[in-house]
Amino acid sequence: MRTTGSNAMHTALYSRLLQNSLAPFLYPCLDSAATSRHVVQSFKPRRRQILSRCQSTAAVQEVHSASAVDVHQYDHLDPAPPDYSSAPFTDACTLTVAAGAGGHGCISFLKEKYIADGPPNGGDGGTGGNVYIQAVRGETSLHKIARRGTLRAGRGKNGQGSLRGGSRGEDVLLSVPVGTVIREVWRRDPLAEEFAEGRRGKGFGADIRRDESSDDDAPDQSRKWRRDKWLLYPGTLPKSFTSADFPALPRPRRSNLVASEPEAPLRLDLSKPMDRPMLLTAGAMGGLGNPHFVTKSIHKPKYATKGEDSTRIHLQLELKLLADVGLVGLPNAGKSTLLRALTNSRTRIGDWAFTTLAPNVGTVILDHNRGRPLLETKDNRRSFTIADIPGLVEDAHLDRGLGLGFLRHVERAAVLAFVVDLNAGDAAAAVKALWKEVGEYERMREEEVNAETQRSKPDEDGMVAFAPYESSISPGMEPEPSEEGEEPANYLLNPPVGRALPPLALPSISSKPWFVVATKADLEGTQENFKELQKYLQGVQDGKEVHPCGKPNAWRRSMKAVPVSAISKQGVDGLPALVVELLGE
Ligand SMILES: Nc1nc2c(ncn2[C@@H]2O[C@H](COP(=O)(O)OP(=O)(O)OP(=O)(O)O)[C@@H](O)[C@H]2O)c(=O)[nH]1
Ligand SMILES: [Mg+2]
Repeated sequence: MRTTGSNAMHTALYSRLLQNSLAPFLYPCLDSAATSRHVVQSFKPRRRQILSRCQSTAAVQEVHSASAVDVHQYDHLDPAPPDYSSAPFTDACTLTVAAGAGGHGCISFLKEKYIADGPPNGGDGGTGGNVYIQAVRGETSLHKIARRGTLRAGRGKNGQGSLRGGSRGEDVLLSVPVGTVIREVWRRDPLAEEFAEGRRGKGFGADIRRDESSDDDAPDQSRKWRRDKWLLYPGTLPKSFTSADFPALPRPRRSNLVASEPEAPLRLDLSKPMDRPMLLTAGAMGGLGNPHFVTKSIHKPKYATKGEDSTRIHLQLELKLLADVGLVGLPNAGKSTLLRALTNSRTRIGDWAFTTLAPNVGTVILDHNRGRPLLETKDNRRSFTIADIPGLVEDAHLDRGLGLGFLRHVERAAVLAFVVDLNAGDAAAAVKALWKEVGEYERMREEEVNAETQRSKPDEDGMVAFAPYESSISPGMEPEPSEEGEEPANYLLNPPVGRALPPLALPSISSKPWFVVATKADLEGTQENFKELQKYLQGVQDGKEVHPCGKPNAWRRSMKAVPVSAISKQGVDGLPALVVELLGE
């Protein structure tokens, strides 16, 4: 009798221990409830799994029945602080790209056994490296570029003796996220500047300014050659050169690749991933070695030319497309939890407003390249991105609660998902309030763009008329004319002042496809709220209700509301299919 009682007690203790420990997790066969769950999951046919993922929304009742799910089972959705990670995010920055300068030519003479004083054999300098650009999927922010300041390609190596040319400078590749718009602020092209100034001509002395040569009675020999262009044999004094043995400066040369450079001023809208890099600016040509200057009278020229200076372009980069889907919602609506439920993002979640202060972008993978893709898409898309945008508050369009900064990101998503909390009062009213802010912001932006367009005279491209040298400097900001003989302006310390670029014209927000994600559907008493929301959206679609943004031609083709319980990952499986459908609009 006693033994049976202690046995029963042991069994009860053991089962409690099992429940409280990790054992059922590690050994599902020990836990009857877990056993049935795991067995059902593992024997579910793959086709059914796929179907269930792609099914459209689960009904609210289904979500309710699932509210008994142990939310702590999904650690990813109820994370502890060590699980948080915040990726730095930048959506606009400036960058200077500099092609590689050319290497110098070489001054060298053949010297061998029995040939003590041979002919010139200096090689030419190598061409500088090129700067390429490529838009790639997988990058979501410009923060890495924003830190760089200047992106410089390698300089060509100098020429060497025995007619060995210098090797090419190293190319650099600028990888930007898909959806980046690149605009030129200013450009410094030393060769074009020289042509513009007419500094080079034919004949000796033409490589100094014409006005100087005309009124110079006793020309100083040392001023007739440009130090920045010529390289002299070591130990030779400029004085030892007479006008007779100094040739004209050769015409500046450009690399053949310049022909495939995009036209200046640069304006690139990289809205698609590029399968190969595109040339942004080509490296400068190297200098000429001394054999180039052999003439009938000068057999052993003791000079070579230096490499050309490279082009430098100051660019403004802006993300036109932040993500395919933007989660727009009031603070604490559950946007970050939804992002975690759909992706592997590790964004922070908290039961208070403004947990998220910068956009977090997550990626939903549709095709792991293992068998058939989960979803067939028109453009063979393998993934899409979702941006968790910080919460909007009332009067955000008046910049309340960091409003304008956050609304800026809404403008940069292709599809908008309005996230409303079913447990926080009227969901339809929440959608209207969110659209009011977004609509007001859109109106403000339109006015801003119109005002800018009226102020500046646009060219055919819709861009401000731009000439790289003179007009890139704002009126009244011209640098002081430099003293004669002074070194050219140091562009690193005193960069040219570019004209402020007009705001980027983005597609209107009200024309974007949108849908509503009703979260926290696991909580009691949210069913009625959801039904009201559905009724309201149906009214908007049928035209019985005014579009919440107030614009008559706003997008209202198919209004969908999806009830989800992000925290228990219920009802979210249908979202990728819906998003892919709207992205194809
Ligand atoms: N019951 C329930 N709670 C949820 C659900 N989704 C989110 N929550 C909780 O709601 C709170 C806020 O979630 P967040 O994801 O941080 O909300 P948010 O919209 O990102 O908030 P901000 O970043 O401040 O704008 C957290 O305590 C979540 O655990 C859900 O589906 N059901
Ligand atoms: Mg958040």
